[in-house]
Amino acid sequence: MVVGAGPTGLVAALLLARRGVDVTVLERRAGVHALPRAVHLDDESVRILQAAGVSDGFAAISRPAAGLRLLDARLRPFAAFHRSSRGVHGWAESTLFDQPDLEALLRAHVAADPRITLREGVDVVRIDPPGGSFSSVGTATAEPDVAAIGSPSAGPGGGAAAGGDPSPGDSYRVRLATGEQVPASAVLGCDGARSTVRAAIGARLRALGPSQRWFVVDVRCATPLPTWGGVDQVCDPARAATFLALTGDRYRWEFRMRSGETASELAAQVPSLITRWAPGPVEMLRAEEYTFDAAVADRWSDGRVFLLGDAAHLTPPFIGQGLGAGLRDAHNLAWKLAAVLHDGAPGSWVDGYRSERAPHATTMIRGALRVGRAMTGGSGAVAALRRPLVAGTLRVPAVRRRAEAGLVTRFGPGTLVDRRRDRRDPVGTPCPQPWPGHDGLLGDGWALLTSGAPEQPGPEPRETMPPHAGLPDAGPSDAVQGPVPSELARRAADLGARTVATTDPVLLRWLRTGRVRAVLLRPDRIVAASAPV
Ligand SMILES: O=C(O)CCc1cccc(O)c1
Repeated sequence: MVVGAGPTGLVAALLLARRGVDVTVLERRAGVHALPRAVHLDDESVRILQAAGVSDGFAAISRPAAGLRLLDARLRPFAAFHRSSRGVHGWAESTLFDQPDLEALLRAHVAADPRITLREGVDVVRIDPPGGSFSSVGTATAEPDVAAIGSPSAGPGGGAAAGGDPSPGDSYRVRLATGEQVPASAVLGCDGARSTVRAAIGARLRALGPSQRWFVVDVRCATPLPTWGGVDQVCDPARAATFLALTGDRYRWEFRMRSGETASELAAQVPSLITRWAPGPVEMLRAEEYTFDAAVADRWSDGRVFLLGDAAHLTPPFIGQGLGAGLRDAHNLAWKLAAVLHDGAPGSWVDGYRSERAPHATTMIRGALRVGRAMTGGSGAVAALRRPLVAGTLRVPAVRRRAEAGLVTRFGPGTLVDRRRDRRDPVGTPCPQPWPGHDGLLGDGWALLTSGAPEQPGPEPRETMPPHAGLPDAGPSDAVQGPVPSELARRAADLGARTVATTDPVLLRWLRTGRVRAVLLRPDRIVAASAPV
């Protein structure tokens, strides 16, 4: 059972259904949500859309973006982070789109999937677990949970353990406002910032930074506006702003609201605020106040009830990672849950969901807060210093490479991650996807990837750098061929892994850099174990 039909809930439903699980999605509203929300995904997130079977459709409603620029108050760029058109996950490192288009696409795929039932206009009011109560009982209400931010609670590294360990046959009962009770073997709370499911399991959001009020303006403009193809952040403490061209003739601005300023005051100022970019006529699509929060839930699950997306974490938009975090949750959980519910895998497989996802989500939120502070913090004097300081720092090649590489997913040791101590070991990181669709060669399940060809060493273009970029290349003399150790081979066989001997130069180089001759890949393409050379 998925509660919430936003992109995270719909992608979770599609991923589960592809693994043979029947899913009901319950949604309070009817139809696609028209408010201004996510506009950006990175390459790892688009790879997840690929896993959900919607990447071709997504390509038709999105466009690759050039990157992120920082501008001063006079709109003069002083730093730029360029994004490649082919990242380590096989897709453009930065993609822009309009969320209602994405939701319409996902809904079309959901409607075509016989395993998924979408019920709209239904209100979940309560969840009864098989044992009678959750480990920390909460009341399911639609109160604005953000008000609870700042209350004392365990951090993302702490929190209560998942309560109980219901067997897959046990049933939760999801109670609707109508009195109807819907049985469910698991519940995925994808019901947003004011999550009813979060309240039901007694979890709370913990603030990582202050809320900020912004004013979001979406327009259509018949005359193309001049843009560099990426996102512009105006680092002006007096009126911080974001500007980007979405797709087609659609553009977005976000303006930070000053203390005491009202949405209607800002609405009246829109023409003068956007005239520096759009001097001619525009068609106004939306102009709304939006509060950005930075928070993470103290608990992410209880038994087989899980929190995903905004129900588990709220990310300020400054690095475009909010929706991607929700998709990562769905991808991390769906294959494990399907294995437990459908294929008889041990219940412990889902235990690592929070420990794998929470540190990553928290780091992203802190990164967004840092960029937000760079855009909006300080006085005029600080803003004047920011320009030479940031530009100078980014001239150091190692700093620039690090800033442009973004956050690399790297899970610690756990039930499904056999981390060794070698820093180069790719275990816990995603296997690169050399080109869109390559994951299909590995199948939907576990895979044992080995070297299938003599290596072709040589310089690689930037877009084929491995995800742990920055580590020195092991060099062409390090052989990655050889027999797969029997223990790894046995584990792979037990898991029904497909063996793939790759001849792809990107993957061969990645194996070589990690000093491994075989890797066991989880269905989400994270390296679970490796055989060192
Ligand atoms: O990091 C990038 O390349 C873009 C980040 C981004 C995307 C969308 C909105 C935003 O404020 C930042």
